[in-house]
Amino acid sequence: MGSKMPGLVSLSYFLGVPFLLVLLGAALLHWRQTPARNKIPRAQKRREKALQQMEALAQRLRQQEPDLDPKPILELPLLTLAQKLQDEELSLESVLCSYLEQGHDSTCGLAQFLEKPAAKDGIIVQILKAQGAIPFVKTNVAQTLFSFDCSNPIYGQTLNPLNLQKTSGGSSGGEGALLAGRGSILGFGTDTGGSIRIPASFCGICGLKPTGFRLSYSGIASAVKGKKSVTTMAGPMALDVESLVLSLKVLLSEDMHQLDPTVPPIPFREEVYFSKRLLRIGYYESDGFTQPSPSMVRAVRLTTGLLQDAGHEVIPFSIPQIEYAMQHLYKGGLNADGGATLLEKLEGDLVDPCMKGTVTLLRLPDLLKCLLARILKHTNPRLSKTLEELRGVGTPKKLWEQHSKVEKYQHEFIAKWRSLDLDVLLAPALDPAFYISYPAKASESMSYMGLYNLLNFPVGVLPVTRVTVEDEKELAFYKGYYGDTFDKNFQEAVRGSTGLPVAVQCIALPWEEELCLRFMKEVETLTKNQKEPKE
Ligand SMILES: CCCCCCCCCCCCCCCCCC(=O)NCCO
Repeated sequence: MGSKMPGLVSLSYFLGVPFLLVLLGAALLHWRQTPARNKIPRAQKRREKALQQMEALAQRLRQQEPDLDPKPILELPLLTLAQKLQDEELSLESVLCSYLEQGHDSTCGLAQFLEKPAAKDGIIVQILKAQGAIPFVKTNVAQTLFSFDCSNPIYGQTLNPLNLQKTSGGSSGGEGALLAGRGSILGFGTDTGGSIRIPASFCGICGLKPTGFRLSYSGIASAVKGKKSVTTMAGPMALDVESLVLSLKVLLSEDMHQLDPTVPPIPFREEVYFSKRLLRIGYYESDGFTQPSPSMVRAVRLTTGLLQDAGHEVIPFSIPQIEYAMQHLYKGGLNADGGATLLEKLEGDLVDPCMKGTVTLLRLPDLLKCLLARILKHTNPRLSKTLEELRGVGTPKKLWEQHSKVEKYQHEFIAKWRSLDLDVLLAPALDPAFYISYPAKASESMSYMGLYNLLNFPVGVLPVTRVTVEDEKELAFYKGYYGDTFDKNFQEAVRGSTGLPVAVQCIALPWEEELCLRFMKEVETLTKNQKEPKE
C-alpha cells in the first residue's frame, strides 16, 4: 500500500485529480456491472467440493458399517418409516428438500441468485424441521423455473434415472430424479405449469399440486413474482400416495397458520380422506389442444375401467374452450408483463438451451413480435398466437380485464363440473418422458398440466402403467391436432419410451386436497393390483 500511494500522488500531479476521479468511477462502474455469470465457476467449484465431501462421508460410513444396506430403508413408504422411527426400530437421518434454507442459496438456476444465502428457513422448511425432518440436499431445477426441462448453466442438465437419454422433467426435475433413484423419500417442488407433476410423471413417482395458498409460499425463491392469473403452488413429491398424505397432514398443522396467517386454518380432514363413499368421476382422454400420446390414452382407459369395476361411476367430460384457456388466459397471464421480469433476472447470465426459444421471442422488439404474429397467422397459428401473448397485456386496466376473464373461465368450468354432479376428474398426465432438450421444442403439450394452474384446482399425479411396444407402434401414426412443428416435436420427444412410466392426473375442486388424495389412493390401490403390462 505504502509503495502505491506515492505513485497515485505523482499520477494525480501529471493527470489531475478530475481524471483520476473519472478513472476511479469507471473502475467502480465496471465492478458493479460484472456480469452475474462470473459467479457460475465459483458455484460449480462449491458443488464439486460438496460432492467430494459427500463421497468421503459415504466412504467413512461404508468402513464403519460394512454390513449396512440402505436399500430396504429407502424403499419403505414414508408412513412405515415414520412408524419405525417412532418405535425406535430405526434411527435414521435423512429426508428432503429444495426451498429456502438458512445459509444456502436458492438459485432458480440463475446466476443473479448465487451467493445470496437465505437469512432464515422458509415456512415449509421450518415446519418440517420442527416435526423431525432433516433436509439433506438441494436439488436441480430449470433456469428461471419457466420450463418443464431441468437444466441451467450453473449445474447442467438433470437426466432421467430410468432412461439417461430422457429428461427428468421440470422444473423440479432434481427432486423427481432423486426420488426415482431412491435417493430420498420426500421432496418438494413448485408448480406453475406442471413443475411438480411433470417430473413426477416422467420419473414414475407421485406428486401433489395443492390449491394455491393452502400451503404457505413464504420463503420460496422465485424468478417471477406477482403474477396473479396463473397460480404457482408449493407441493410434495414422494414414492407413494400415503407419503404425500403424511407430509400434508404434518404441514397443515396449527403452526402453518400461526407462522403465515395468509394461509387458511384448515387442518387435514381425515374424514374426507378415509371416506369409502363411491365417487362420480368425470374423465377425458384428450384435452382437445394436444393430441395425447397413445400411452396417455391407454392409462386413462385402464384407470376408468378399474374404477368402474370397483363400483364408481365414470362420466365423460370435455374441457371448455381449451384453446382460449391455454393460449390467451394461461400464456397471456404468465407473460402479462411482456416477459420484463423474467428477462431482468437473466441479465448478465448465460441463457440455458431450455430457455433459449422463449427468451429469443421475448427479446424481440414489440413491433417485430406483432409483425411476425401476423405473418405466421395462417402457417403456424399456435406460434402466431404465442407471439401475440408474449407482447404482454399493456395497461393495468387490461391486466384487470385479464384477471376477470380468468375468474369467469374458472366459474364456467366449475358450472360444467357441477352440472354433471362430479366429485373428481381423471385426466391424462403429460408423458412419457421427453428426450433431452425437447420440452422447449414441444412446449404446447404442457396444456394438460397448465390448465389446473389457471383454474387453481388441486391435482395429484401418480403412475398407473408403463409404455408398451404397442403404444410405440401406435405413436408412428401420431399427427397432432395442428400438424405444426410443436406436434411433430411432441411425437419425437416421447419416442423410444418402452417400459417408462405413464401417469394419470386426479383432480378435485379448490380446497379439496383430501378428496384429491383419497381419489389418488383409490387409483393407486386398483392399479397396483394390476398385472404389469406386456412390453
Ligand atoms: C420456437 C419455440 C417457441 C417457444 C415459445 C414458448 C413461449 C411460452 C410458452 C409457455 C410455456 C410455459 C412453460 C411453463 C412451465 C412452467 C413450469 C413450472 O411449473 N414451473 C414452476 C415454477 O414455479
